[in-house]
Order: sequence, then C-alpha cells, then structure tokens
Amino acid sequence: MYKIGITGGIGSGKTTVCKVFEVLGIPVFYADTEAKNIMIKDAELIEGVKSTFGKNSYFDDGILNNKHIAAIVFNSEIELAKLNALVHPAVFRAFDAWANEVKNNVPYTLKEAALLFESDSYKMCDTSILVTAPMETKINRVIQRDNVSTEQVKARMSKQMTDEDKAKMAEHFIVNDEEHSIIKQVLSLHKHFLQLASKVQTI
Ligand SMILES: CC(C)(COP(=O)(O)OP(=O)(O)OC[C@H]1O[C@@H](n2cnc3c(N)ncnc32)[C@H](O)[C@@H]1O)[C@@H](O)C(=O)NCCC(=O)NCCS
Ligand SMILES: Nc1ncnc2c1ncn2[C@@H]1O[C@H](COP(=O)(O)OP(=O)(O)OP(=O)(O)O)[C@@H](O)[C@H]1O
Repeated sequence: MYKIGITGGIGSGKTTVCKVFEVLGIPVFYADTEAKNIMIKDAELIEGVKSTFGKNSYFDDGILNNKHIAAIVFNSEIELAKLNALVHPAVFRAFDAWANEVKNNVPYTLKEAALLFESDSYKMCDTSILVTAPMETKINRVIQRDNVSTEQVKARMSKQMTDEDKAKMAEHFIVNDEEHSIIKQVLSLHKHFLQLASKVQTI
C-alpha cells in the first residue's frame, strides 16, 4: 500500500490539512499524538522517561507532565536527543502495526509527523508532502492555539529543520497561508495519489 509522509513546521497546519484528507476517506496516522499515547501506556518507556527526566515527568494519576518535559528538552539539544531516542523507535513500531491493519481497505495512507525528515521516518514512506506557511502566521497560530509565548514557539522552531531544508527533501507541497485554499490543493494531490496508488496495485 502506498504510504505518504506529511510534515511541516510547528503551526504550519499539517494536522488541519490531514483532516481534509480524512474527509476524503484517507486514514491518517498521527505520529505526534501516537507518541503521547505511547508515553502514558508503554511501561518500559514510562520508566525510561522517569529515570531520564525525573519523577515529575508524570502526575500522580499517570498523565504526562508536558510542560515539565518541554521545559527540559526544548532548552537542551542533548536532552531532546535523549527523549527522541526513547520515543521514536516505539512510534515507528506503532506505525508499522497500524499500516498493516489498514492496508487492505484503502488506496493510500498518510503519516503525519512533525519530525518526518529529522527522525528519518520519511524512509518508511513512498513520498512526502511539506505544508508551509509564513513564519509570522505559524507563530501567531501556535500562540493562539496553545496560549504560549513567541519565545516558546521559536524555541521549538529552532529544534526543527528549516522549511528551506525540508523543501529539498519533500516531493509535494501545500501552501497554507491566507491566500491559498488548502481544499483545492488537497483535492489535486488526492487525485494524483489515487492514480499513483492504482499504478502500484496493477504492477
Ligand atoms: C515534549 C512534549 C512532552 C511537549 O508536549 P506539548 O503538549 O507541549 O507539545 P506537542 O506534543 O503538542 O507538540 C507540539 C509541537 O511541538 C513540536 N515538537 C514536539 N516534539 C518535538 C521534538 N521532539 N522535536 C522538535 N519539535 C517537537 C512539533 O511541532 C509538535 O507538533 C511532547 O511534544 C513529546 O512528548 N515529544 C516527544 C515525541 C516526539 O518526538 N514527537 C514528535 C514526532 S513523533
Ligand atoms: N488555513 C488556516 N486558516 C486559519 N487557521 C488555521 C489554518 N490552518 C491551521 N490553522 C490553525 O492554526 C493552528 C495550527 O494548526 P495545526 O494544529 O493544524 O498545525 P500543525 O502543523 O499540526 O502544528 P503542530 O506542529 O504545532 O502540531 C490550529 O489552531 C489551526 O486550527
């Protein structure tokens, strides 16, 4: 089955774009959401997170203390690398299992991941889409959505590849600014992917 990775910087709107593909019947694996699920379900991972970032990484009821972990990892490359090394292999396994489950019923699937290129997970996909938006738009969206400061958004941006570098690796693009319609762009890519997927199936 044809697998498409979709990424974009923080606040670019990749999740919003994925919701449009879902309306068209395309299943989406949300790697960032899955990472969070795994972090509260996988006993081995929970132990690893606690021993690396302290017992405060979880509240007494087992909920992940996002703010505590974010404050550590988005201020240190070394700490962020430790978190990624703990979480990413588990997310890769979850994607494999998910793709195996849905593969018989759909022409193609999407894997939405903030770190598609940084984590090498694009290598598990047949092609990729990059969602872009102007820097100021991205920052304003995240401030409004998450009630965080400009500095906090910029700290995360600085831990991700630039759009320019991602553009060198991506094969398809969606511009999610105030001028372009994402629906039109999604429909056009959907048509293209249906054709590609049907060719793959007939080979
Ligand atoms: C650090 C955590 C606890 C912060 O949680 P928080 O609720 O504040 O943020 P959330 O998960 O909603 O992420 C928001 C955005 O931050 C950016 N971001 C998240 N994790 C990372 C990371 N490891 N490196 C760079 N940017 C990241 C992404 O743009 C993401 O979409 C959380 O992001 C986490 O557990 N990250 C590790 C899992 C991961 O690497 N996810 C990304 C790809 S699988
Ligand atoms: N074209 C748009 N017009 C108006 N608001 C938008 C548009 N696209 C996205 N948004 C809003 O911007 C915010 C960020 O979008 P979204 O969550 O889809 O981004 P993301 O790339 O998945 O971000 P993150 O990496 O932080 O998870 C959301 O509140 C979303 O509703």
